[in-house]
Amino acid sequence: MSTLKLHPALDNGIQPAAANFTGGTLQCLCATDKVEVRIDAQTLHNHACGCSKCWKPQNATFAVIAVVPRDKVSVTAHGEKLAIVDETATIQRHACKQCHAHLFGRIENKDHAFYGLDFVHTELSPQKGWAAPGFAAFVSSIIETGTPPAQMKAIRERLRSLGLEPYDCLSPDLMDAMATHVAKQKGLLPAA
Ligand SMILES: N[C@@H](CCC(=O)N[C@@H](CSCO)C(=O)NCC(=O)O)C(=O)O
Ligand SMILES: [Zn+2]
Ligand SMILES: [Zn+2]
Repeated sequence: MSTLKLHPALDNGIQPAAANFTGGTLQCLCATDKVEVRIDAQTLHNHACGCSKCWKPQNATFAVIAVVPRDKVSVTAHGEKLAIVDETATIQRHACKQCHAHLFGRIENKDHAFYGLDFVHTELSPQKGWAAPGFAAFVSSIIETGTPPAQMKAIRERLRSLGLEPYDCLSPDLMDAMATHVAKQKGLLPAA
């Protein structure tokens, strides 16, 4: 077993999704008065993310983050504790002001390829059966938060050994989807 610590949901063995899983709740890390968010769907595109903006549990190198249609996301308790981390970011991350966990990230730009999808961390859920991470994004970005560049080879190898292909942006499928969206906006591809 590698001693490299990436994220508990990766280091402790990736849990498979449950068939016919239809969602659950997310809870912030506060001991009392937890912010609670209900998600009425299975998540999509779950991935490890090495970027500096995604929320990570303490001592984790990567975040684990997935998307879900925004109309399936609702704040069900203590929404008064939520605040947007950075109003200017593409993804507006709604975090608990007390424990700093991110409950959901929302894209408000209607022209963005991923408008309509919210970003969520299903490790904040007591339920089991959420979609498993399938790739690792923004891997080189972990250097920006202090990972020594000399560790990158071992980290990429570790990710591959877990079945998570490492990419330095999003996966090819998602990058293609974003580029296709831009080409449609420019009229270079049919809109429908
Ligand atoms: N090197 C930068 C990269 C930040 C970045 O572009 N992050 C991506 C992925 S987040 C989930 O996969 C992104 O889309 N960000 C938009 C946003 O955060 O609003 C860094 O590490 O900061
Ligand atoms: Zn909290
Ligand atoms: Zn990220």
